[in-house]
Amino acid sequence: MDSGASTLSLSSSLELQNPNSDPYEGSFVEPSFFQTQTGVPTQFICPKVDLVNAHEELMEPVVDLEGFFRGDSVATQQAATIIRAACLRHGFFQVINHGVDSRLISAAYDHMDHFFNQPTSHKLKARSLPGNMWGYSGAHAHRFSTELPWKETLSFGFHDNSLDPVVVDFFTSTLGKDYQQTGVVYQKYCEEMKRVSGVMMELLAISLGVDRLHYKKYFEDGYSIMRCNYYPPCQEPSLALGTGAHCDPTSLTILHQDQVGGLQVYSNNTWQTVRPRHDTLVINIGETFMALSNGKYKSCLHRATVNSYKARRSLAFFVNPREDKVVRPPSDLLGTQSTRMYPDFTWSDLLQFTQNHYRADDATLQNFTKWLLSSKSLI
Ligand SMILES: C=C1C[C@]23C[C@H]1CC[C@H]2[C@]1(C)CCC[C@@](C)(C(=O)O)[C@H]1[C@@H]3C(=O)O
Ligand SMILES: O=C(O)CCC(=O)C(=O)O
Ligand SMILES: [Fe+2]
Repeated sequence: MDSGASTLSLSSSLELQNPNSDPYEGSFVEPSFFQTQTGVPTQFICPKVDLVNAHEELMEPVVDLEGFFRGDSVATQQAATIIRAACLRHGFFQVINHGVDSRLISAAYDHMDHFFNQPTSHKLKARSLPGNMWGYSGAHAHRFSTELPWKETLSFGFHDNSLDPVVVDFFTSTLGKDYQQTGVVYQKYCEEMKRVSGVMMELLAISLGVDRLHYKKYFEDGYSIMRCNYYPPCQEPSLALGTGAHCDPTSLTILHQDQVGGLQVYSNNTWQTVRPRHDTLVINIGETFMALSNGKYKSCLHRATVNSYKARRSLAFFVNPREDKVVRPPSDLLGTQSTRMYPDFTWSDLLQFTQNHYRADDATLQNFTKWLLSSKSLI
């Protein structure tokens, strides 16, 4: 942790292990722990969690993309109108008829099951090393020491370049040639997510009344993050969370959840559950897009609960701009009203903040901008 830069007292500061040591050496949670435990160890307990009042189901129209793909301008405008209302309210909506082959989604889950059901020693071949977000993590125990998430994750990067199959390379280089097919499946899955993200960027631009291609072009050369989330059953699900309450620091998240259920969105001052639908992609606004919309669109506060009977899986694709691009709202959005809600920053700055100084929560952007301004004033 760069202590020189973290002069602020942050509400949710990172409790990092020594970044120079083996991330799993001496860490109190062995990833195999999920399969053997009968209770919830204190490191996982979320004391302030209110899981009781979260039975309400989020009711909202689902956005049908069929008309957009047909080039129907009325249907496209209707989709943009629904998206605008949802993003102003809570930064969350769902889409159907997105064109992603259901067999590809099933294959992504099958390969995920295969990996997470391997012995710990095998999964650790792909373990996430300090300062690097790619790889396998068991409860993020190598990074944090309290309110650990009841999950295992596998994360890797993606950029659009057919000459450079980064995802296939990630799998074969960390886990060996046996993972070639897994790499091919996830390479294709990420390409599809990138395609859907382009559609979303067009619809978001229309909904904000800016140049239709502005955001699509802005994100074209970005480096996205793909994460497979695996939530093992938990004997006391009221004590722990799969993923704690947070807003994604990234720009836009495209998530597919399996049929088990557990995703909740904070809306109308209450936690509301998002009923799983296998043909639906869940889209949420992240902190970086909130800044790109000059604070108009809300970044979505959400979390994932766990249950005692069945493992849950989700596939999250986080869209980002190229790391060095300046995050600034388009001029046609600012118009004559030039009051900026956030200072200029780069995705690289915000990513570094969440990886080295601050555990992403519901106030990441707010604390990041304070940190940015105070570190600039030190120069
Ligand atoms: C840039 C990122 C940080 C996190 C992974 C990506 C996008 C979402 C962030 C995260 C999921 C928000 C909740 C906390 C977190 C630690 C997690 O539970 O996984 C976050 C990710 C992270 O820092 O690894
Ligand atoms: O698993 C889910 O449904 C949500 C996961 C999530 O919020 C995340 O990975 O950022
Ligand atoms: Fe999230």
